[in-house]
Amino acid sequence: MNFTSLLCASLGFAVLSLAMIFRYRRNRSITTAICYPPGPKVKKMPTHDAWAKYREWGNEYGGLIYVSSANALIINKAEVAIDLLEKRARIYSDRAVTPIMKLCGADLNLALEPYSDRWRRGRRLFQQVFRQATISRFYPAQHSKINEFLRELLSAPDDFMDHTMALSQRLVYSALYGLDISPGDPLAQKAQTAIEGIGKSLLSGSFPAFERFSFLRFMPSWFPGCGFQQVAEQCRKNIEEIDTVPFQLAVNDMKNGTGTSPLAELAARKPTEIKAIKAMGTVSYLAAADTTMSSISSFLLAMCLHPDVQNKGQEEIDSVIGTNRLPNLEDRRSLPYVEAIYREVMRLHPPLPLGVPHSPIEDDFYHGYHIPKGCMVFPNIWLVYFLYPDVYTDPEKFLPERFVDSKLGPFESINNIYAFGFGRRVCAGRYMAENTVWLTIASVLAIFTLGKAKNEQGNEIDIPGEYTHEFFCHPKPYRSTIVPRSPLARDLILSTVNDPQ
Ligand code: HEM
Repeated sequence: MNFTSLLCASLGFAVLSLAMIFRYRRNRSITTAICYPPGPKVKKMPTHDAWAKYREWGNEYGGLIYVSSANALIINKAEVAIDLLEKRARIYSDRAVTPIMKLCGADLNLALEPYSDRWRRGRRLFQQVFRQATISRFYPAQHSKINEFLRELLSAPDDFMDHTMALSQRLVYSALYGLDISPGDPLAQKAQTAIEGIGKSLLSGSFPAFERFSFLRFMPSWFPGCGFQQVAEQCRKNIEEIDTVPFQLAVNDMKNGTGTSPLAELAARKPTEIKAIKAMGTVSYLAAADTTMSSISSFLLAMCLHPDVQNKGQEEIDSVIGTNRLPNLEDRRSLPYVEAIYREVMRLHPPLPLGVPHSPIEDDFYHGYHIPKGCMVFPNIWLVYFLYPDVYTDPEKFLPERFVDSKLGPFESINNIYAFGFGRRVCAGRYMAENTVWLTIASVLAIFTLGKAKNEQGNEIDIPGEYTHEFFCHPKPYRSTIVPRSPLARDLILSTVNDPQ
């Protein structure tokens, strides 16, 4: 090798080495530049009042928190939720279905199904029944079941919590399947156990042993830490049963000419979609019963605690529609204060304070933070309103006036009700849900006065106003009085007994 070739080879080697060093450094700087949003180092995620704990974390770490041990991203700010879950919906519309959710049968459910063609087909089918333009079909069932609820409050006011649950359950069966199923029915009870199991499976930290060691599913259920297996098996069996039994009853009713219903009619029109139609009925029940019950219960509690709000709502109803008839859904736009009460209930007491977790289908970057593909994204729905001090002064107080006085007024878009979630996975039954909750609020205000119960000495018994702490959140039992506002109000509700459905 002559001198020139040696020089060229040395130069070539030097350039190559420099290029490799440069590349290595660049890669290293990219790797070190990847940083996750800040967050606490915890072994187990909180399962009780998790949203309040996330608020504490928020004080330390801000609006976006990442908990690496649980691969969980917590969103504490509405604008971040909108940026990620709505503006980047293409990425953030998946669900992270965990092994425990699968064991519980939650993956059979549209609400938890991965973002896929199957989900799109299911959601389209859902829209056919639940979109805004078609939900007037549910009005008769809503009026009838809410009137039944009012009659029950009249005859057994102390059992108001049972009546509230019964209303939410009966309404789904009646509106979708045309069936009259009471909460005592084994079917309703199975559905309830399924809801509880799914709720647990969704809350990170409910089954800590299994969440860390998924091989435990191969161990017998008596093995320490394996109690989840029985819960999961029962849950799955119940889901399979509630999928089939009411659907078959509805189809038989239609065949025999004894009744008709949206699901039976859809099944007759789309015989190839029977599986998806059955699943739609099941998910409607699972998604509607506890959430609707929770919102109505929060309203009842708020009226006991805030008699001034109750008076104002009643005065508005009396002056706008009088005392000779019950409110109906066409009255909604003429009752702004009642609307504001509804909005305040949904703001302060979202039934699912952490929504249903979304999940990104790919790695993403937000304000310089790396968000890993597949993590669980929890929008802290309960907290997001608290961080707008200009719009929501005294956010922890129940103040419907905030909506009456706000720039947009009480009838602002349903999209601003974050209790229904975000983006492409936003609640698919929200138009029906809000009609039910609104009409119940207006009807109760028209007929009853709610207040604190009294003890033997005639003193008011305090209501602590406590809520349950899990995935579904609703008021804990308390004592109250519920009395008709006048003999006329009483007659009005009794006169509904023979109303056609
Ligand atoms: C007050 C009552 C209700 C509340 C507060 C509520 C709230 C929610 C929330 C927070 C989600 C998750 C949204 C997200 O992932 O961002 C959801 C999903 C869903 N809800 Fe509701 N819901 C209510 C009533 C209903 C009713 C009555 C139905 C049907 C009859 C229903 C059907 C669904 C379905 C199917 C989904 C899953 C959507 C999807 O993943 O594509 N919900 N709901």
